[in-house]
Amino acid sequence: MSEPGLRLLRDRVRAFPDFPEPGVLFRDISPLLKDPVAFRTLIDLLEDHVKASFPKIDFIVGLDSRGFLIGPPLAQRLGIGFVPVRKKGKLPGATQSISYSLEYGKAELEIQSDAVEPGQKVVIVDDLLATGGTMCAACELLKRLKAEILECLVVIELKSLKGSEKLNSIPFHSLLQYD
Ligand SMILES: O=P(O)(O)OC[C@H]1O[C@H](OP(=O)(O)OP(=O)(O)O)[C@H](O)[C@@H]1O
Ligand SMILES: Nc1ncnc2[nH]cnc12
Repeated sequence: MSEPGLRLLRDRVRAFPDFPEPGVLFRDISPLLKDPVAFRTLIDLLEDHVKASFPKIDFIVGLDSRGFLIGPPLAQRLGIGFVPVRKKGKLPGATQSISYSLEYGKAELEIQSDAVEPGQKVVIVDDLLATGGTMCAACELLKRLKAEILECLVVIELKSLKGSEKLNSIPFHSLLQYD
């Protein structure tokens, strides 16, 4: 993987102490999204990783809402579709839903029941893995639809929160790691 590319991405992530609540060091990707070279580099690196790892993927699944900034451009590069997993009450029709906890609160995620057919292969994408609560909940939704989860893929992993351990045997990959 391209070290200068990863360095550029790291340079474009800011840290804000005590946001959105005391004790949380918030990793903000806004400068990365604002810089077209860095944003393109991000999608290049994700594309390279996914193409090298998986010969066939049916869908990129993205998590509400920052996963929606990264998943669709990646899906377009790969020439495949994008499936949203949304916060509660946003998706019409039959849905599967699940409650979960994240680093700073609780929420509920939903997927449309017909979003993925049994056996279809998906990669789940988000900006960041902290406690892993959000990603774990998304995996549970995809498992209920009998999708094959090839990998959970994030830009940033907060290692000290050990979120990847929650994913058990599901493959996981992050581009940038922070303590
Ligand atoms: O690993 P966890 O502890 O579950 O935390 C990670 C999640 O937290 C953030 O989302 P948030 O719910 O803040 O929503 P947003 O993307 O709409 O800001 C982030 O984008 C991840 O989805
Ligand atoms: N520390 C953090 N920074 C940014 N997004 C997050 N989501 C959960 N924890 C986070």
